[in-house]
Amino acid sequence: MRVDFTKMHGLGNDFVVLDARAAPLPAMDEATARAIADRRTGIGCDQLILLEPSDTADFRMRIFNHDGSEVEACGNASRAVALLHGSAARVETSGGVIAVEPRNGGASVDMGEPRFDWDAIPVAYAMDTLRMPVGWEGLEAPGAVNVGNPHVIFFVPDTDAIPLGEIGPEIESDPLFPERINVNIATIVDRQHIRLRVWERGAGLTRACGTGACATAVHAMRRGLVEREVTVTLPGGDLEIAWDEGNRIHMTGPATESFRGSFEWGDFA
Ligand SMILES: N[C@@H](CCC[C@H](N)C(=O)O)C(=O)O
Repeated sequence: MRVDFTKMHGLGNDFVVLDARAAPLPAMDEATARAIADRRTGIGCDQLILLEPSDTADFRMRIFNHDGSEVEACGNASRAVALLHGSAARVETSGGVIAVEPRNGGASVDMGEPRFDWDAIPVAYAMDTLRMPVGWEGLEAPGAVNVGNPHVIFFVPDTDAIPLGEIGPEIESDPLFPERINVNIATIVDRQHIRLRVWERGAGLTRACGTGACATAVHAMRRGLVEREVTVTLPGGDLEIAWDEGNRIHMTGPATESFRGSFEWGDFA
């Protein structure tokens, strides 16, 4: 079966988008997603995005990490999908329903409400997620936020000085995090500006992580370190994040279509 795809990215966090809204595709599984995402033998991407019909929203977005694991949320892909859809839409994800709206060549996304309870992150046992009594090789007292998917956040004086490629996989797979975790290393520049690098669960170092920017901004706001609207600078560029009085997180930033193509489904199965 010949299948069309769209290659897209948000600040260099790249996606293969398959659209099964009008006509169904063969069932997606972990091995097929991993094969499509492979950068040497597949098309190559950080996340595979599968659009399907939805009973509760305008359409459904399923998200598969580079390693094939299916996950709940992806901020940068939400903006890419808004661009592809071309108008405002409510999108069902397994992390909740989000609202997307194309804006200035990118999109604005209502990412929903953050969760802070230890069992909503989740972590393995009860603890305060604002200042967790844990540490890894000099990285101490992180916070944790679930913004549809799980994030742990460390504030450091210089995010570039942390060997995230080495410590990221160790923290991602620590037994403290039963569903693994996205690892955010952030520096507060001033009350309107955060610098951030992310080791993504199931994808490794990416140029940007939208949910990581949301989780880090909300955590910094909870700690009183920044205002309720901030710019988060990632290696791939800037995102604007706001946490409103109604407890909803808003993310605004660019999205880009790179190219379109097609492939034979069996080639990757
Ligand atoms: N790149 C994404 C996040 C993708 C999912 C994440 N790796 C997870 O496993 O939760 C973003 O822009 O948010």
